[in-house]
Amino acid sequence: MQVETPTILKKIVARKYEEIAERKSHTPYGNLEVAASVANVHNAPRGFAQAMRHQIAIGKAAVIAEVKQASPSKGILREPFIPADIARSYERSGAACLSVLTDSDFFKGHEDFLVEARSACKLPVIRKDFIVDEYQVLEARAIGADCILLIAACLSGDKLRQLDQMARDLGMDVLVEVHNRPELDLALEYTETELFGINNRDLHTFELSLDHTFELMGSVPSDRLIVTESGIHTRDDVALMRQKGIHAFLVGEAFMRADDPGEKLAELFQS
Ligand SMILES: O=P(O)(O)OC[C@@H](O)[C@@H](O)c1c[nH]c2ccccc12
Repeated sequence: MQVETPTILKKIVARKYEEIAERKSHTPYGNLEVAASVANVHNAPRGFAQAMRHQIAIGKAAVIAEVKQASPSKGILREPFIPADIARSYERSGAACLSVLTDSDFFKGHEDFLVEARSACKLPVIRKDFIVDEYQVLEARAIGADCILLIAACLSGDKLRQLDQMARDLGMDVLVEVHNRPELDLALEYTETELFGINNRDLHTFELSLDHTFELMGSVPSDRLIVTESGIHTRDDVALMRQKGIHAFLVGEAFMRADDPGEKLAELFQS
């Protein structure tokens, strides 16, 4: 008998369902609804997609700069880790938006990191987590997120549609992430968001190749904004992407390992 080894993505998602159940028993949905509507007054969405479009319209790369302490493939990336300082550093160097990991078990993230980073700057922020339930979408808005990530590899078509719609009803943008052709087709059929992330890293195996972006980009309709995600480390990586017509980037590790994350951003992206 063959025993199937769970991939890292399957492990994360299985744990995520447990975590959501624990959270639901702790904070009822109704309380979160109140928190989300309060957030719409005090922390109104900052316009994530709009900030990306703006950078590109003025001829610059739109960089989503990530605030990530650790990852399951690389371990600890940064110590000490001070989200507010990192956010300010990114803002000074011209990042379009921030991405903050909130998953604690695999990425050592936390909701507080998003709150701290967002309140230290004026940039729009995406909640980077494994979102599989409406509860997490509401939670995202309640903590002030301006955008959420939806990973096609862990969602059915119906769920994608439901979560995409719900986020946009709450005033947030959605970055839908795909890694291969079937996921791309699913995302195109079931979401209406303009932000399409092509992850160069396979979340089942961690294998990484920038060719994923080049292979899939031709199948993304031209009214969508393609964001190349993961594995961008050098000015040459950036130049190659821009030559091929990719102007939006999500970068984490290269910045997190630098003494000054914003300086590294400027080094990679200043023309
Ligand atoms: O650190 P990198 O290789 O620059 O990658 C950033 C980002 O793309 C990566 O953190 C990421 C992309 N999609 C995700 C989904 C979940 C967790 C993390 C991710």
